[in-house]
Amino acid sequence: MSALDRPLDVVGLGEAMVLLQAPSFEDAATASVHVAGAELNLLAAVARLGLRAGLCSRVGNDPFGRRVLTAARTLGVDTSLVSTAPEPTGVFFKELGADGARRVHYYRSGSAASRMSAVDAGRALAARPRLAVVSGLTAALGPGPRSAVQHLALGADVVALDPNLRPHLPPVDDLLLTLLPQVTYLLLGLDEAGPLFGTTEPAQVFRRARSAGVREVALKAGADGCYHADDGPAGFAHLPSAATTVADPVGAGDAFAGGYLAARLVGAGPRGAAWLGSRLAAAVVATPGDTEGLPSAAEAAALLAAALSR
Ligand SMILES: O=C(O)C(=O)C[C@H](O)[C@H](O)CO
Repeated sequence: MSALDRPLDVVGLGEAMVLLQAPSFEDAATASVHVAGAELNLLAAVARLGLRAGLCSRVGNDPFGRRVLTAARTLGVDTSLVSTAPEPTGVFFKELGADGARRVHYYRSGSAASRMSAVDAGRALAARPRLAVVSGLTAALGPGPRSAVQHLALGADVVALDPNLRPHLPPVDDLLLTLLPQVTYLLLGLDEAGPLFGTTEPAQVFRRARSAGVREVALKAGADGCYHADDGPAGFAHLPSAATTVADPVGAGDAFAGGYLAARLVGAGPRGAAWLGSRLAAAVVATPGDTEGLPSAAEAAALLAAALSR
C-alpha cells in the first residue's frame, strides 16, 4: 500500500543514515550500528503515538539504504516516499568520549539524500499529508535539498519547521528566515534562537518569530524545559523538563517535536502538546540511542489521551 492510498498525517523530508558509534575510532575494535536522522526520529515519535507518519527521502542501493528502510518500517514509519538512487546512503560516526563529549564525523557529502530535489517535495505534496515537516538540516545538505525544503514549505497547507542547525554543515539561516511566513509550527532550540532571531530571551524569541509570520512557537530549552504558546498576557509560558535520568540527550528535540505535533493534530492545545513533547523527550534521554527510549504504543496512547485534558 502506498502513501497515496493510505493518507499520511505527517510527512517529514530528510536524510536518514547508518550511524556507527564507539568511544574513539582511533583505537576502537568494535562499534555499534544504528540508524539515525533527526526527521526519522521525529516521525518515529509520531508513529508511536498512533498517527500515520511517512519519511520522504532517498537512499542508496546498498546495505546501508536497506538497513535504513528496515529500521524506519520497524519504527512504524511509512517508506513509500523513499526512493532508491544510484548514489550511496549517507553514513556517520559518533565518538562518545569517556569525558561525555560527543564528536560527530559525517560521510554524507554526495549521498543519495543530498541529491533530493523539488521532485521529492512534489511526491510528498502529492501524498496530501495533513502536516509537512521541514528542517534546516535538510536544507543544508545541498542545493537540491534546499529547493526541496522550499518547495514543500511553500506547497503544504500546514508546515512545521525545526531549524536543526548543525555547526558541521553550511549555514541556512537566510532560507529559514524567508520561509517563516509559511510556518504554522516553529519548534526551535534556544541555541538556535540566537542565529535566527538575534536573541535567546524567550519573550523576544516569541515576539520576533510571530512578527516574522510564524503562527505558533515552541522553544526547547534542554534541561530548562520548554516554552509554549499561551493565552495569558505574556503570550507564552514555561514548562519544566520532565527528565529525571539523562543517559543520552541526542534525539530529545526530535521526540519533543514529534510529540508536540501529534498532540496538536489530534486537538490538544499548545500546553498539552508541550507536556506530551516533554514526556517523550524525557523518555528518550533516559535510554542510549535516538529513539530506543520511546514509550510503548500503549504507554504512548495513554500519554496522548492525557495531553488532550491539559
Ligand atoms: O545530525 C544529523 O544529521 C542527524 O540527523 C543525526 C542525529 O540522528 C540527529 O542529530 C538527532 O537529532
